[in-house]
Amino acid sequence: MNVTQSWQQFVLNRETRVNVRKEILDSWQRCRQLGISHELDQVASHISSDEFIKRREKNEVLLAAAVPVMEELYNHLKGGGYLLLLADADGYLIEMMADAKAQQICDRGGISPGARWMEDNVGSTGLSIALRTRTAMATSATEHFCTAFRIWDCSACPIYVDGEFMGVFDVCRVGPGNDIRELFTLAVSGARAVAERLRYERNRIREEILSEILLHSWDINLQSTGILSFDKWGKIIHKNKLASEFIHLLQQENQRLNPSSQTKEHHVIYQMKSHSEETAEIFLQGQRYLLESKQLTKQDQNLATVVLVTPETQKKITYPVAKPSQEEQSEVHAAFKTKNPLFKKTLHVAAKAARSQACILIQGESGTGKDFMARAIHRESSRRSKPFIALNCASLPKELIASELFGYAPGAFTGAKQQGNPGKIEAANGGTLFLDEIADMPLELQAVFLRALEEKQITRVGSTTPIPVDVRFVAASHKDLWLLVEKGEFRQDLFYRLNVFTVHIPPLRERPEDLELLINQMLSASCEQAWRNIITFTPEAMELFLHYAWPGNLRELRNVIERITYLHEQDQFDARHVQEFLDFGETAKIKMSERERIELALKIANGNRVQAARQLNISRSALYRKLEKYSM
Ligand SMILES: Nc1ncnc2c1ncn2[C@@H]1O[C@H](COP(=O)(O)OP(=O)(O)OP(=O)(O)O)[C@@H](O)[C@H]1O
Repeated sequence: MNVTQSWQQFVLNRETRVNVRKEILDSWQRCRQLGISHELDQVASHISSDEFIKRREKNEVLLAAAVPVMEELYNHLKGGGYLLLLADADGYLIEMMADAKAQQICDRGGISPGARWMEDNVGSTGLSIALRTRTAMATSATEHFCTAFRIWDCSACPIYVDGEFMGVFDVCRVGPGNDIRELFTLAVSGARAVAERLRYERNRIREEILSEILLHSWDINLQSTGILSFDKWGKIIHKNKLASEFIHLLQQENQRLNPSSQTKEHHVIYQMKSHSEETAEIFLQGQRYLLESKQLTKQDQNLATVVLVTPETQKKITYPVAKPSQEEQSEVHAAFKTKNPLFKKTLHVAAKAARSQACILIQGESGTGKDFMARAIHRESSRRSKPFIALNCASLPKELIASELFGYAPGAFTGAKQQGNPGKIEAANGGTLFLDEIADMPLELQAVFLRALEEKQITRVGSTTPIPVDVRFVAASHKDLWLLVEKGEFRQDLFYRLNVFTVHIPPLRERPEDLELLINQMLSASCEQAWRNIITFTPEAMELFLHYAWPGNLRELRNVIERITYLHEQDQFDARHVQEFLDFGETAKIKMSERERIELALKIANGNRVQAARQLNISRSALYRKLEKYSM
């Protein structure tokens, strides 16, 4: 007896024991108990458009993850009579894609977004069974209970993220004659891709919240405060260990007070997450806890409601945020002295970020001090006593980066050491790995590196044994990574992962107020090292240095100062000496008007117009004309 005959016996003759697989028979029996008519030829359970909009808003993260996956699949399949469906965790269709052929049939059967797709609305289908049993389910058209769906073969797979059921991804095709295994593979791989994207997004949001918490001037001690974050729908998006312990205590309390209650959430949590800027106290197992809820916003967008939980005794310990001494003690502030307000802010973020465990991306032109900053960040972090390892991705042939980074197993390739070799990540264990010129990491390797970042483990080249690692990554690039992402030359997911904090170091020309101090500091350090009297600049010489554009940034400044230290014999350095060390040719034009360049040339030539004209590469008469023009 085939499935169609079994179905006829079941629905027409009302037999109970028919020859179909157990999952289908169970579902048919539930349909019978629910009084579903097998003659149903139209889906009749749509929510209103207002409700539909609300439901999509509620599932915006799921949709953002699923729609690109559906679109990609749809582009591959269109024209073949395929229908792709996405149901949320409550069984409502929140997205659907169908080609013209499939759409016609959908229209006849009332299959459209907003339909509720549970067994009590649509009978047995792959999707409704998957929604009920929360396992993947493939069904052929003849296994479907209601007439409306007995044309579709259907395959559905639940989407789970960290154990949480998010919805179901479904692939259908007009039957008969489909290869059900193919539909099944499509549904499972689609659901997996959506889950992967959701997991990634969740981690990103989690890290964003953490970094925002760090940046907000909240008076909290991260070590002893429970932190619970909720999205705008009241769903927990992040909790630290202390918060998990606190919730567990609350659940125990709930059970004790009201053993028959099904509600797991304690009313105090409900109250805190629903109202920002609220405070509460609760006494649990001999300890009083103070709760505060805060609204976390970023660029005027609500990011999360954060509930801070502090055991009372610890609340008394306060940590003033902007302790002046903290700045003085900060390695980052000590390494980069600045009067530039914007750069000051950057340093403040860098110092705070340094004390977190998050990845940091340092951006800045060549020679601005990215390596210097990475080292300061390491010294500022709790990892300061552990190794700081640097790897410059641009300095290695592309084929070698993987083995440098991950190490290799014995005999992994010709020329490999017999006993294998640990890579830089392993060498940095417990400490910091600085990846300079990250933009030069080959695309294929970026995916492997991202996985290592997420899973906190690496596998040496040529080995299959994963090795757990605990490393803080700081990456740097002089290229605009976002531009590379847009051009498809750098992975977007890796960019987001590295970019939890971005520290942008401005070029010297954008922080002119710092130049004098830097010059004096470098001069005295360099002279001290060379065992000579400290050289002093005359105001004119200093002015010329301040006018220079410094295209090579701090590196160039350091080199010039060192050359002066070793080559300039007098203790005073005046304007006449400047031209020996600085090239005011092309580079200086960036910063100077014509008048300023003439002034400069005259200063360098100590007022000698013939020399000044030579310096400017113009004739003497041309110089005279210009002097007249500028009334000089
Ligand atoms: N804050 C600073 N104070 C003094 N010297 C500095 C500072 N930052 C960097 N330098 C000096 O400037 C030079 C260049 O610094 P660094 O190598 O960190 O720059 P970078 O941005 O990493 O350069 P690249 O992009 O070329 O790798 C080094 O000699 C360093 O000692």
